[in-house]
Amino acid sequence: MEIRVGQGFDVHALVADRPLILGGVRVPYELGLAGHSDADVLIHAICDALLGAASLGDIGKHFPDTDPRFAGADSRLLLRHCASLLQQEGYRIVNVDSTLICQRPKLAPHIPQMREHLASDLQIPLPAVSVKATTTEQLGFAGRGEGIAAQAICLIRDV
Ligand SMILES: Nc1ccn([C@@H]2O[C@H](COP(=O)(O)O)[C@@H](O)[C@H]2O)c(=O)n1
Ligand SMILES: C[C@@]1(CO)OP(=O)(O)OP(=O)(O)OC[C@H]1O
Repeated sequence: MEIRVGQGFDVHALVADRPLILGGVRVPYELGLAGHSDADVLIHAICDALLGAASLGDIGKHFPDTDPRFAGADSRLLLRHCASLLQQEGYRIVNVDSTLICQRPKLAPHIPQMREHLASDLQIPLPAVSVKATTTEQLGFAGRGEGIAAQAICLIRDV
């Protein structure tokens, strides 16, 4: 049996007049994340972890931010595509763990729904998907509320 790990990291800036979408959940907040797609920083980090685990490159390779097809794209579609690429390569996803690095807003109430979305898109059981949140104690860009970062790690194995 072959098992492989992958890790992903992403950052998007918080700006006015954009929705805040994390893990496919629209989180009520006065600012949202800037990006070519819906800027779902959590899903982008998970996509990179999955692609990295299978040595398939990164999210920018598969979904270039110069491609108008991805303008405003629902990142859940990108995540499902990454999961299907791994399946085609003969891998199955064992588990995903992730952390949102975000000073505001409070994300804990929204994490159960994020996990539901991710488990559904990855077609893995809910207990195999973990989402956590942390502030940076007001330090750095995240602490100043200028942006949100996410990191993710996954384990995959051959079918
Ligand atoms: N945006 C956030 C950040 C954190 N949480 C939750 O609060 C707990 C404490 O965070 P610290 O950064 O002070 O360690 C953390 O464990 C999260 O459960 C949150 O909901 N939203
Ligand atoms: C998702 C893509 C594609 O629309 O755009 P963004 O939403 O800007 O996200 P990013 O994490 O900067 O990079 C991946 C991009 O190719």
